[in-house]
Amino acid sequence: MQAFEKPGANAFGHEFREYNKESERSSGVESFYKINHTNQTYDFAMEMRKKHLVLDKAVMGIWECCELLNEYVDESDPDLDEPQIEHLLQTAEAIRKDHPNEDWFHLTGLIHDLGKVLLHPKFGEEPQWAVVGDTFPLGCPFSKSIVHSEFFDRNPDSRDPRFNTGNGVYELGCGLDKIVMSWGHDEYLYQVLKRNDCNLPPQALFIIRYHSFYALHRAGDYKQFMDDFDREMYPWLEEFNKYDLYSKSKVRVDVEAAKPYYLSLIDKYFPNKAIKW
Ligand SMILES: O[C@H]1[C@H](O)[C@@H](O)[C@H](O)[C@@H](O)[C@H]1O
Ligand SMILES: [Fe+2]
Ligand SMILES: [Fe+2]
Repeated sequence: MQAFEKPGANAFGHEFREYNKESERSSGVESFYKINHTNQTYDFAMEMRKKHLVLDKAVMGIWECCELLNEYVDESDPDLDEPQIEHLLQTAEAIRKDHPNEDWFHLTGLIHDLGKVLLHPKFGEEPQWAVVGDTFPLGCPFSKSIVHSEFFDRNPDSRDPRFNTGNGVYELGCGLDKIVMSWGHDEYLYQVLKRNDCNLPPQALFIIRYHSFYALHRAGDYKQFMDDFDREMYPWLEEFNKYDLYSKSKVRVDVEAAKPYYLSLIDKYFPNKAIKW
């Protein structure tokens, strides 16, 4: 297989992640972040943890869950309007080209966005603003590097003295694990994997948990909260982002052709097929 090549432009002929330029998707994406930034508060994220981490919504295998994502297009994404199963396979296949021997990394690509099943009626039918989009820490000041940070004026936490100065409710170097992130598909899937039998290495879980945290892995903000474990894991997050972002394309993956390989990885890393969601 040849190496993965980062395309010169996204599928719409624009730069990737151009949030402030007019395009066919920009107004939808902007409305998405307006409502996301207004409603993602510390208390909201705590409520959602309570609601979803009981894992009483379904018992289902990994591939079944990939197939459920066939129905959904991510409204927060300026670079892709294909069903999410395409994005999962595009990411996994891109990783496979550059890291042929790291099969855990291929599987991480395949599953990283499975938390988006929260959109499905069986999983609570959460609105897009509570499932997709970039994530950011709550309980401390919002960084300017978060996309569409102008909308945080509407978020009550930005006027809450517990949260809006210094390090908020956190200690320096406390570790990202202590940080309450905005609620969405990343934290949900991370917690699902932690609470079920799964043999994926710690770097896979770290990638899944923080892959939408662009203010960290793109802008370098919030690093003051990292601890030694986070620093050890961090290079994998940057490596992963290359494939997650730049594999987005209109070229469809042949799902049926790819399926047997990924089923074999699921078998290897998920000894127990009945996963609680
Ligand atoms: O719009 C996208 C999408 O929702 C991704 O799944 C998420 O990981 C990204 O951070 C976000 O920019
Ligand atoms: Fe994602
Ligand atoms: Fe993704």
